[in-house]
Amino acid sequence: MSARPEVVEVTDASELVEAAGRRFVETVVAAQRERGSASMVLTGGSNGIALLEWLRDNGSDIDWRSVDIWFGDDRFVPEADDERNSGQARDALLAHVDVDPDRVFVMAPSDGAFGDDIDAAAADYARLLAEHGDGADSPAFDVHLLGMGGEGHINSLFPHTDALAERSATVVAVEDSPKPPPRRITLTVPAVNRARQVWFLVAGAEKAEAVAAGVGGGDASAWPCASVSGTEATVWFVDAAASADL
Ligand SMILES: O=C1O[C@H](COP(=O)(O)O)[C@@H](O)[C@H](O)[C@H]1O
Repeated sequence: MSARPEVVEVTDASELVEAAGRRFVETVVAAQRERGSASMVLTGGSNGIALLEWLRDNGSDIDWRSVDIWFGDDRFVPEADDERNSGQARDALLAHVDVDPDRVFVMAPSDGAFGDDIDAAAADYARLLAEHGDGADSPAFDVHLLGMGGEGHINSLFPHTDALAERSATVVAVEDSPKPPPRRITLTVPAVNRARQVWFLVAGAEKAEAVAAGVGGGDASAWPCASVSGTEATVWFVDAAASADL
């Protein structure tokens, strides 16, 4: 676990996206220089997708062919549903840069290879993570991006749920997400905590209490954001409104 989280405080959501975007490019370029490739976990949500749009226009220093793209969670709905995080990521970035399709790891939709069997779809993503884990059950991602809800949820890990409490599986199915749509697949706390760096992208006054709990190490079963950290760094990109309680 990394020590104290770093807090990058900016004025508003657009500055937040730019600050995280610049750091994203630097981190991928450095990883590619050191290890030949980079491994990034994308997130959905307003800032997560805005960051991808920023990278579409400003990410030309990245060798996109040498990036593994993972997803922290996705909605178990049909492939064409607008709610899919992976579909939003494709439209915002992945369809516009030279990624290797074999290195983009998407969670199965409800009309995909496993049909409506959400447990089989979650198990398949766990298998993929383990295949790329270099002997561990998931990769040591360079960066795991996270959005966050006002109640502190990250990925599809909500307060006081079995998915949040999971400490063995790297991926689980969620059947009753309090935020719609109810059926989701998500990386768990141990999988997130394999990341070298965990970055939170959070804007808005309604998230200030959760930011304070996450940065200050609040009760992890009540505040999912407080249960994860990077092995090398944990970075909170927050706007002025979200950081008001720090
Ligand atoms: O449900 C989800 O929400 C979070 C945060 O979304 P935001 O729009 O409030 O930033 C997101 O990070 C997560 O991936 C998603 O499935």
